[in-house]
This record gives sequence, structure tokens and C-alpha cells, in this order.
Amino acid sequence: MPKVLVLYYSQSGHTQKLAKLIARGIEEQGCEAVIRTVPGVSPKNEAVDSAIPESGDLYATKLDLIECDGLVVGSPTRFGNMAAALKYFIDGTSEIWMGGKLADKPVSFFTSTSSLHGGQESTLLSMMNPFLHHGMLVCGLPYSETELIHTESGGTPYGVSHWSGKDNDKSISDSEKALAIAQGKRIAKFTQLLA
Ligand SMILES: Cc1cc2nc3c(=O)[nH]c(=O)nc-3n(C[C@H](O)[C@H](O)[C@H](O)COP(=O)(O)O)c2cc1C
Repeated sequence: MPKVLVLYYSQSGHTQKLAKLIARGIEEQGCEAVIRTVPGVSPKNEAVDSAIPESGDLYATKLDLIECDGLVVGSPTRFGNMAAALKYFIDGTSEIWMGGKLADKPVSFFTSTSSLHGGQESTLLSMMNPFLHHGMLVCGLPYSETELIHTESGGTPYGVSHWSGKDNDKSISDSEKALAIAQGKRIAKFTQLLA
């Protein structure tokens, strides 16, 4: 069964909730969803966490990337960009890039912001850059997913998003949920076609 890696960072759990919904869509479409997170970064600029987190999803390894047939990458928005913890992990993938291990595989993206116009699209678009260098095929969301037109919360054609609100306490809306599951199904469909 083709494997789709759902790779995310989340500090307060919103991006993680999207990751789980995307994974549900991946599995409903008939692929295996492998959910992995990355450790936070410290001012020492070196990863100091233990290899296995005390709770929650396992940390991603380079092997997870090499072995996946498709990839979904998520991060909370930080000043209109991805979080440093995820960027730190991606910056450690030079060997995978040189070996072309991700080339020709599909990839898609998701994010969460506290303000509705606080940079969802800029985060999603800028997250694509490293994976275009890796030779991956970017997969967004089409407007045939009609929640994209009707949503009053998150959801973009560049990938699903969540609006967590100024107090960071909004639940995933029905539109966001539908789009996250749809995005999981879509990346799984292309993974099956390309694997
Ligand atoms: C350092 C920092 C920068 C942030 N920058 C933005 C931003 O540019 N736009 C925005 O809307 N929210 C911003 N936020 C809020 C988070 O993106 C938001 O709370 C998000 O939903 C958290 O996701 P998580 O629960 O997965 O950690 C920022 C938060 C932090 C800590």
C-alpha cells in the first residue's frame, strides 16, 4: 500500500488537528498515513530533545522521507512563514536532495493562523520552495471542493488552513474539516497514480 507521510510541527495543537484529519482522508482513499512531527528548536541551535518525544506523535526521521510515496507538510504560521522547527528539519535534508529521493513524488501543504488574514497563503506558498528544489510535484486544492467558495474560516487553493482566532481557541470549522479530509484524499489519489 502506498505510504503518505504527514509531517508537521505544532506548538498548541491546531496544526496537529489538521494533520489528523488529512491522515483520515489519506486512509479513506486507501493509502497508509504515517504521521510524524519534529522537535522544537532551542537557542543553542542544536536539537537537544530526546529521539522519542514524551507524548504525541513520533519525530520524523530522514528514513520516513526516503520511504514515503507522497508527502503532506504542515506548520503554524510564524510571521507569514513556516515555523523554525520545521525549517530546521527541512534544512537537514541535503543528502536526500542530492540523492533525488523525493523527486517526482507529490506533496501538499497546510497551516494554521490566529488572524484570518495573517499570512496563510504566504506561509503555504513559501513552504513549497524547498520541496520544489527537491523535485516534488505540488498538489493544491481545486475549487470543485466547494467549501473553498463558502468557507468563512480557513481553506485555500494552496492547501487547507485553520483560523485559530485571536485567543487561539477556535475549533476546526466544518469547512476546514471537509477541506482537510479532501486534501488527504487528493494527495493519496496522486500518490497512488505516481507510486
Ligand atoms: C512567533 C509567532 C509568530 C506568529 N505569527 C503569526 C502570523 O504571522 N500570522 C498569524 O495569523 N498568526 C501568527 N501566529 C499565531 C499562530 O500561527 C497560531 O496561533 C497558530 O494557530 C498556532 O498553531 P499551532 O496550534 O499548531 O501551534 C504566530 C505565533 C507565534 C508564536
